[in-house]
Amino acid sequence: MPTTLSWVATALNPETIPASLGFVESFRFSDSSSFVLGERRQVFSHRTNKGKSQKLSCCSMSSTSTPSSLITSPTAGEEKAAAAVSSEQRVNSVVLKQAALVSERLRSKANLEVKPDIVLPGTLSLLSDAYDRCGEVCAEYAKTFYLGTLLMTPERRRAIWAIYVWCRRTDELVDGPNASHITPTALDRWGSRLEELFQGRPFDMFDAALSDTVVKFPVDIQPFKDMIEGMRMDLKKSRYKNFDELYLYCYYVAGTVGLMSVPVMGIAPDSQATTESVYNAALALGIANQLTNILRDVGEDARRGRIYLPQDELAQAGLSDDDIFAGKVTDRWRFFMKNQIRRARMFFNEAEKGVTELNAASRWPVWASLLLYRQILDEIEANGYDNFTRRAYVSKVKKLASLPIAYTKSLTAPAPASSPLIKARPNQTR
Ligand SMILES: CC(C)=CCC/C(C)=C/CC/C(C)=C/CC/C(C)=C/[C@@H]1[C@@H](COP(=O)(O)OP(=O)(O)O)[C@]1(C)CC/C=C(\C)CC/C=C(\C)CCC=C(C)C
Repeated sequence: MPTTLSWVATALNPETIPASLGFVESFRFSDSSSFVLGERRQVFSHRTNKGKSQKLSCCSMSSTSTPSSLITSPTAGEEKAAAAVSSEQRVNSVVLKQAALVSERLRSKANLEVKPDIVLPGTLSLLSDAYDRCGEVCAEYAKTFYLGTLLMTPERRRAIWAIYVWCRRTDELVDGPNASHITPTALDRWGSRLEELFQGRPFDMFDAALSDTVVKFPVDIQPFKDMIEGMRMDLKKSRYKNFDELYLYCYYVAGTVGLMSVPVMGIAPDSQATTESVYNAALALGIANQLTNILRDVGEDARRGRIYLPQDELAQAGLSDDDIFAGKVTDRWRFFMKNQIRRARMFFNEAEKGVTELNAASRWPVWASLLLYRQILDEIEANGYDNFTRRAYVSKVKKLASLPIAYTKSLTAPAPASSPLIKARPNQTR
């Protein structure tokens, strides 16, 4: 086990966790079957002729889906209230909160430039060591991404590393070597530890780096809490009734990453897009990545008894859990997969619109990650939709070939004022 990995594993040992879319375009697939994905809604906030912001959102949700409460042990009253709210509406409230936090910081400070380190004897070097360790973990687990971060300013790069490490550790709780020992109580402790670090009381050096990051950048705690909620969901749920449920799960475990990262990566000063629309694009990239992950890992997940596919859509395609466990590529499966891939691509397309609005130095790694991840969908197709026995992967050659393409795309500056992403206050400083 690599050094950093064992460090993370030790830190994650349960014993050591301290008392551990408004156009709505309804569409039906042209196929004769009644496979209906439902509404297509787009993420971006457009200004109408009257200059009023109109919310367009993007997530295909089954028209037959019944939003349900996925909150831990809800009371009957909470359950009733939650049932009236779709996953997308819930997630949108987090986006609005994060965008409001950025605006609030803008009002209280002239801009979002990085605050100086608090100079206490020994603190700077400890902090610097803590960030370096985060960089090492990042370099070890996500080499290409790590290289991309090297293009960012040192402050932003360090902060992204700190967020990466926290996300990785959180994911390891349910996916790592100690996963079988992880209980909801351990997740509660991880959550308390998160609250502590947001209040300036980190538990270890990785937490210290994140604690410093959240002081320096307008990062809200909610996406972090929500990621823990996603892990909690993973512990107790192995089926998703419909896309609404799956969307919430994808938000929890991956959309949150987008919301955590944008305050650090920053929005280009000359961007005309609304803060909210950029956050929605970030959210879309996280959802797209996770949907892709799910489609790639169908066989692997089934072998663990897990099916992260909308049950109602499977049924509409004439498929059952048994078909997934049997792992046979049939016409029904190919049909089902084509539509799932189409939806994932819609989220990638929505995400694309926001990448250009990011700070110049942050665009390259984001374009790279978008292009690389999206190619997994192409590989699933190239494998004849056999994601039961074959793991779609992007070859090194294709990965390398994507980097200059990502770089060229990253040179495109934010769209001028005529863009559909016009922001409410064009002179806003970021
Ligand atoms: C620049 C950039 C890409 C920044 C993100 C950095 C960051 C903090 C990454 C954390 C990733 C992480 C460890 C998440 C934990 C949960 C998890 C495992 C999610 C899955 C990722 C893939 O992980 P994994 O390494 O297991 O994959 P492989 O199996 O090895 O293929 C996810 C599928 C989701 C990751 C989600 C993102 C990277 C969100 C990306 C969105 C942005 C960076 C916002 C971009 C902004 C705009 C405006 C589009």
